Amino acid sequence: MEPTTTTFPPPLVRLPGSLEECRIPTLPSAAYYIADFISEEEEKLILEKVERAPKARWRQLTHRRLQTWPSDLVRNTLVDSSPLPEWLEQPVIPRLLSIPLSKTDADNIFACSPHGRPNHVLINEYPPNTGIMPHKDGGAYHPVVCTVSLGSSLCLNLHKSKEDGALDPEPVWRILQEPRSLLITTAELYTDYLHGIEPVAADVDLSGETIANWSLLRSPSTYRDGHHTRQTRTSLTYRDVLKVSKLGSKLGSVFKRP
Ligand SMILES: O=C(O)CCC(=O)C(=O)O
Ligand SMILES: [Fe+2]
Repeated sequence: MEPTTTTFPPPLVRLPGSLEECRIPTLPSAAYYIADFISEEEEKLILEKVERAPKARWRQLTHRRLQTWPSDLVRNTLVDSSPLPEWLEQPVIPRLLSIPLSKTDADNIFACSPHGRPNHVLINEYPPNTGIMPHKDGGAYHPVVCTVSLGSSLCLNLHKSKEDGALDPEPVWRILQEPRSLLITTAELYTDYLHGIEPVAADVDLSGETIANWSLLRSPSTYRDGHHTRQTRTSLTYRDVLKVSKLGSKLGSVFKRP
């Protein structure tokens, strides 16, 4: 008889039974990291949609460009209450809402947010050597931030404000976000800390001692030598905007991008 060889395909999507299983252990309350949140095929499809969006959808900043869906915020208000396009809805949102908080709490992470789900997506594109200054996301959103990373890994840095309110330039923690991963930050991490991305060509000094989510990475062996050269990384940031214009899609159409 022929010997049978069994080959296992790499896992496509691996969701935890609950968020507490993927809580980043050393961080204050609370951040969660899911390495295999979307598949390579889903990643490819989303990146194609991002790339093919009409030119007017892109806002070009000095080093980075971004898209907002369904629209920009005007005075902290979402001016267009149209639904998100299908490619931002599926598969991310149902998957996100399907994960219970813990073994004993069946609520999902948006159970207490005003709309019970994210209603806004910001897409940021970071070629190598680009980043985002340390900042807080402010009062426009419910304090739950869900970031899907596509295309390349990079480090998100968390900073404390000093006593006098000035930024401490040395990050207190670093989170490595692999492509296809989901990072959720909430609560104290949202309100009390700043987050930013250094504008560098490579992330260095990567190890179990320096990276808060090292134990949750898909492939820590990729970073064995402590060095990762960046390629373009695109992020999708899902949030619930607290205020939505009552005029909904009517006013929205004035501000709406194509
Ligand atoms: O791209 C990221 O991961 C962070 C983006 C961000 O912090 C923001 O747009 O407020
Ligand atoms: Fe931010």
